Amino acid sequence: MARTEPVIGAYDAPRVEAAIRELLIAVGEDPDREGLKDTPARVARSYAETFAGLRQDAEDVLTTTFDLGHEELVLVKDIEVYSTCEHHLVPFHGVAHIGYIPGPEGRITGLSKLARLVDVYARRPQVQERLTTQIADALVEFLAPAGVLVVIECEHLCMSMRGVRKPGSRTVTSAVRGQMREVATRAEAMSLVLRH
Ligand SMILES: Nc1nc2c(ncn2[C@@H]2O[C@H](COP(=O)(O)OP(=O)(O)OP(=O)(O)O)[C@@H](O)[C@H]2O)c(=O)[nH]1
Ligand SMILES: [Zn+2]
Repeated sequence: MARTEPVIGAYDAPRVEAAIRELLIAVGEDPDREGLKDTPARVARSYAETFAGLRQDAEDVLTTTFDLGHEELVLVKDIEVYSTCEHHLVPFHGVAHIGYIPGPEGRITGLSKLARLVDVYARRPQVQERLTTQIADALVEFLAPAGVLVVIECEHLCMSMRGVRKPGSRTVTSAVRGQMREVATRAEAMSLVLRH
């Protein structure tokens, strides 16, 4: 396979396909057997979606914002998260809870846009901590809110199916900005997040 400098952000499907074929050979498989012959092309199509966030940013989804004069907590719970652990390239999945308090000069966004924002950052090679802070920082930048709380709870398949093999353990990360740092506000938001 020809080696060239990486082009950050570009998606090179033929190169993914060639790399997957090579990977199959490297793990001891026959990439030409019936069940695998279409796999490199299939994985190339699949990775285009799995890593689509590399070619998107918050600006692409936080387009619809309104000025409603609402200055109380807005909390969207249990937004499904599917991401890929950047250490092992296996999935981690779970839920995100996103809360924000619109600021006096701030804007609110369509609720679906919060879920779209999660995907922008989840569809990349990631670690859960960075996913959490990127979502919080994007909301601060685009909505100028008084406060933001992002809590993510995920199971990492790199800890379940291999390695330490502890299925069922969940990792919880949070990022807190602005007024949401105040102890009472944060405690109230957390109690709403954790109530099932
Ligand atoms: N902080 C953090 N760690 C992660 C995340 N995803 C995976 N990891 C950890 O990344 C670490 C990588 O450790 P290494 O020792 O380099 O890799 P390894 O030998 O495969 O480690 P084991 O998973 O323990 O077998 C592991 O402890 C993983 O559990 C994440 O989102 N955040
Ligand atoms: Zn991992």
